[in-house]
Amino acid sequence: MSDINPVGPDYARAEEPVRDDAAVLEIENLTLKFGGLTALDDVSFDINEGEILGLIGPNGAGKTTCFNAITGVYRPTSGAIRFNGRSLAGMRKHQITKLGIARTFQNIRLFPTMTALENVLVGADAQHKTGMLSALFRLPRHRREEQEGHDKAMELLRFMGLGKRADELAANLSYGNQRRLEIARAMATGPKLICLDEPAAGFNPAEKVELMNLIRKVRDRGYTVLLIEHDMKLVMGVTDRIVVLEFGRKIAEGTPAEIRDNPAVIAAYLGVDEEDAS
Ligand SMILES: Nc1ncnc2c1ncn2[C@@H]1O[C@H](COP(=O)(O)OP(=O)(O)OP(=O)(O)O)[C@@H](O)[C@H]1O
Repeated sequence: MSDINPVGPDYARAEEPVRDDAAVLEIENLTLKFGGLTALDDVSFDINEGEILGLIGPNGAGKTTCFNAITGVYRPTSGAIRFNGRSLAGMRKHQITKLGIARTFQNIRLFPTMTALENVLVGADAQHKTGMLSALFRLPRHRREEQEGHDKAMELLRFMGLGKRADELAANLSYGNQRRLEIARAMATGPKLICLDEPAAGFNPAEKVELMNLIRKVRDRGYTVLLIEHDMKLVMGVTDRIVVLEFGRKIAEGTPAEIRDNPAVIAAYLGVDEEDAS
């Protein structure tokens, strides 16, 4: 993807000094172009530690592109993204995962022929410290790490209500359980920030309520959460703050109550002029 979006000259440099007074994630004047199409246009917002921040907007507003920029799939055309005060410029996906940002996808991306447990262990692998030789000779340190990884993966599966499904193939899990497994796998990478891309897609109302409680539990475990979600009831019910995008631009930011009454947001969703919506 880097050839589509080469790092622009004004994109902040990775060697920029690390600041310690920063929000968990800072998005600053982020612009991302696909050829002639500006998918993100000068977008800025912060995510604070322990916060559940909702990123909403009509179809094509740029939400997933924003996730892709944060997680190193796309390189911004200009602007900066900082995680714990450190610029992510030029970093690859796995480096960003290792730094502490995990994500789930709009379309479930599990390994279908692996068990639920194995899927979570793949996530945990991102954290392993022992090298290839240690793994090859099964040195004690490696074995210990393997056992710890297994215990942690089981604990995460239980946390997500999947403890009894550990040995089932991912492909055989119900749709709802596959979505939960995706979150467990993301958590296994040991992130500080977890980005959920439409985790409630395809859920019925009861499952959505359950998911809302689960997202709160995830936050209560110490994770910061960035959530893309179309279901307004869920977004309004679970987030602390919301950022609204439309045609790649940030049109509003505030608490759920502020966003609910914001004329620009109402207009964006109803497809009417702002004046008519107010
Ligand atoms: N790889 C790509 N190449 C070209 N255009 C792209 C690419 N990815 C996204 N876009 C375009 O960028 C714009 C923003 O898309 P994006 O998927 O980020 O929106 P979204 O807010 O996540 O939408 P949705 O709610 O439908 O998922 C759209 O016009 C989309 O067609």
